[in-house]
Amino acid sequence: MESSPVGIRDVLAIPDFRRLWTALSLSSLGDWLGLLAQSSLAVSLAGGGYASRSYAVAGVFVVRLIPAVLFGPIAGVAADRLDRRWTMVTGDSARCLLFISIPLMGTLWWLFAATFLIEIAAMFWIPAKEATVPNLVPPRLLEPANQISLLTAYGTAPIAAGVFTVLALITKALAHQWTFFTAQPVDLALYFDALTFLFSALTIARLKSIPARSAMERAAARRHTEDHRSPLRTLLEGWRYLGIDKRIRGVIIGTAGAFAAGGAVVGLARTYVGDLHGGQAAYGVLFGTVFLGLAAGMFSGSRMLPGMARERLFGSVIFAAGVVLCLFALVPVLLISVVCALVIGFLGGTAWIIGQTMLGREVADELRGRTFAFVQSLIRVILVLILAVAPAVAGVFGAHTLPLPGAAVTYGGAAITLFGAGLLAAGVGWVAYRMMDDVPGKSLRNELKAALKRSTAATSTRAGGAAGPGADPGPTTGAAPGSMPGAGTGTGTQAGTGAVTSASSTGNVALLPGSGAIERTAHTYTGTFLSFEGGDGSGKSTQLNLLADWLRGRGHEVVVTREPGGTPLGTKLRAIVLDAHNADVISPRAEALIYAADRADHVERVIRPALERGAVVITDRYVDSSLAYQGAGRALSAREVELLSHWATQGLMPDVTVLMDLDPIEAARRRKTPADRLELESVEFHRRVRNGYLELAAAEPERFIVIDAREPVEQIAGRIRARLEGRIHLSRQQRTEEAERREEERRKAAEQRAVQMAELSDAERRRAEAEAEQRDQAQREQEAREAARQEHRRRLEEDAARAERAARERAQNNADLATRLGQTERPSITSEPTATPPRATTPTHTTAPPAQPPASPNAEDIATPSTRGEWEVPDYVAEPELDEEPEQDAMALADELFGVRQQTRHGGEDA
Ligand SMILES: Nc1ncnc2c1ncn2[C@@H]1O[C@H](COP(=O)(O)OP(=O)(O)OP(=O)(O)O)[C@@H](O)[C@H]1O
Ligand SMILES: Cc1cn([C@H]2C[C@H](O)[C@@H](COP(=O)(O)O)O2)c(=O)[nH]c1=O
Repeated sequence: MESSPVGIRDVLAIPDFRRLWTALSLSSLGDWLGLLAQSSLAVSLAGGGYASRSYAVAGVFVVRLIPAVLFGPIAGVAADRLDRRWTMVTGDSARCLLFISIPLMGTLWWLFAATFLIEIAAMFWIPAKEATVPNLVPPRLLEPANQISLLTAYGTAPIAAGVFTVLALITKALAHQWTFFTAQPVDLALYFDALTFLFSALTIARLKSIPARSAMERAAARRHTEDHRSPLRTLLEGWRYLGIDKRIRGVIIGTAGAFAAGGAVVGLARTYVGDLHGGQAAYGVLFGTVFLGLAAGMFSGSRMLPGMARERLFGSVIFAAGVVLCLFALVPVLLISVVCALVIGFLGGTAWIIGQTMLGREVADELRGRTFAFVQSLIRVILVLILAVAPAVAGVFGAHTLPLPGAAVTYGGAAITLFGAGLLAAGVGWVAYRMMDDVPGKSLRNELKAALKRSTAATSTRAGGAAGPGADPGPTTGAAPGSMPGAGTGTGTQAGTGAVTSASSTGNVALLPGSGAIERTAHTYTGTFLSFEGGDGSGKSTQLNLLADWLRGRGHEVVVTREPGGTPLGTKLRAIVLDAHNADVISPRAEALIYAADRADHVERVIRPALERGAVVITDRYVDSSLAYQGAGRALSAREVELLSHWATQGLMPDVTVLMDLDPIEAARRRKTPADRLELESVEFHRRVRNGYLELAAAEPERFIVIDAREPVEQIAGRIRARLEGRIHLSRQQRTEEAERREEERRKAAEQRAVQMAELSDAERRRAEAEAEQRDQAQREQEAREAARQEHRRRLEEDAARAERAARERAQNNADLATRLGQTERPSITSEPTATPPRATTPTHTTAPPAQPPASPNAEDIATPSTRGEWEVPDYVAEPELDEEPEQDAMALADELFGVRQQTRHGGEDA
């Protein structure tokens, strides 16, 4: 699929699509303009008191929504069986005539009746348009075609608001000359609206390439539309799926609340503007501003505060929108209302995108469609209810005057109801926040501060360009005990840092407190690396095994392993380190080294080979255990612990880490075996460990999936599966099965077609055969392209993995050779552990600068952080030489080492 700007340009280059798009733009513009004009006219026609005006506006909205709720499926069925071009032309023509009729009739009841009929016409028009797009564009351009359609459908709202405002101003100017315009303030807008539909109808009428529907298509459409359910039924069925997951409930409740508040704003905005003595133009501006904010929120809101957990951001954003809505209602100044409307729109758009993304990401494939359908139905029903109720509430409240010191402020019923809607949104935001809070132990304020700090730092890093010497974070004050690397919170662990960021799932660099970059190796393997983390007894092994079974069932080679104890050496080390009799025998630093030794062996013998084979490796504990237990628990320097692990693993980090979060007391209750040396530690120790984990997770939300481990086993398993969707590479077997499945589907479709063909006339059959052949051909081409892309990617990954293996061997040879040559120069083992390691020149490699020759690669040296950059990630990663044998380099290497010795001598540090 091409969804880039290039894709959009390509799709607009298709003349027929361009025409359809023009028609869509005009129709959408007419739709939005109609909404504004109808609601404004309702106020003028209602006359009378406050309540009747409010009701008139709400009536317009309810009448607009009712056709979709009641007759959606019927219209869908009918639209599917009719000729699409003429359906659209008729729909647009009908809307044109109906809009003209509204000012001509000039009564409220006809306004409602016409609005109702206009909506019914729209319900025929929309499915016909959607079904037409694939007839006009090739499959590869369908996605950009849909994108641009969506953009047009919503993007015309602010334009409509602008047009409405201009027309209102023109009407006002003309009213000085002609009394007609004084009496009919929105007639101009309604006539203009009618024109947009007329032009749309004429454009579509000329679109001869929209095919008339074949008998077979009509039969297929009949079958398809028989499956349609009414929104009400979908809504009732949806309740069953709500039990799935607390966080999904959080998203749905948040969305419902946000729409309820939004519905109140839409339903009362016209009355509210009137209360503030604003006219049509002010209403247009307010309406357009909300949509501008909405579009901005949808576009860029989700990129706000990148380090903050989306689950927390969702509820917080709705809460904030509620607070701003209260402000909107409380300050009766139009200018402030417009600013508030912009902010509310922005926050609403942000919440909408986060919620939709979470539903897409978290709900398992088999439930996703129903969940989305449920949300859509829920939104419609809520909007109808709120639009019906809000004006009544406003009417009941009526206007009240608040005696404030200095001046009395009068609030209309609309303002009071909007204030209530703000409170509702804030309350719902709070509930959603609580339901979705993955990291309950961590304060929101700290997370917000850290996220703000991170995004500011990221901005300043971007502004400063590539990190040069000037951008170096500078000397560190040292990490506070227990503070997590990169977590960015706590007691000033980042003092002096200018660029603190967390590693992203694709990025390879994690910046540590007050340090330079710790390099992570590039993904040079084809497998997927997952780790499970959490306190003792939090349910890691249970979940890890369930996940492994599920992945195996999907054709993956899965390697389940653990730390400590994933290798023969590890088993021995595990026995020592966990032996309860050794309680006072092992000092914290020795403990850290034992775990690091176990990890080095584990990575070398088990994890890397499996990843290079393409397996999914799931390890029960990894580096984060050391950071949480030895770093936060034992209060060793988090940075030193990370460097140690980094050295042991050569920077290999998991693609995804599942953190099972559970209160240590609850975890201890679950224990069925005698406590080991670590489990015997105090509750305070285990609390520090838990907080340490949560800090790590907050610092790297892309890598971590935090799970509330209090929930039932099966529920957790489902959630983990849903959240891992799309993050595990396809196995070779899966690729083959996928191809076989597609072939089988094609075969079945061909059989089905043959049966249907037998029922058709000769001419219809020929046409249907030609259409089917075209479709098959397009699909085959698409699949072949996709397969070629995947194969290409796989080869690249395999090449890179091979290059890394060869280079590692070469590095080993370097080390052996250096030892044989008697190179004895060593850096001091006691070098400052928090000194800034060399900064990576690219995320994937570190090249030793000539001015800093490699020190002797002796085991003890390598343990020294300051030499890490020179020896640990050799220059092979920079320029992989795929087929070169390590032996071929021996002579060159000897020269190089000799050269190195020369340089060292010149540097005055001869051995
Ligand atoms: N969601 C759950 N609800 C209740 N009990 C659970 C749940 N998950 C696991 N358990 C039980 O809790 C105990 C510990 O589970 P498990 O061994 O999976 O945890 P663990 O994190 O791997 O422990 P350890 O760190 O000690 O290896 C087991 O008895 C298991 O049956
Ligand atoms: C890898 C690792 C582990 N630990 C601790 C954490 C646990 O208390 C035990 C391992 O026991 P489990 O039953 O396998 O969970 O070791 C640690 O302190 N540091 C580490 O790096």
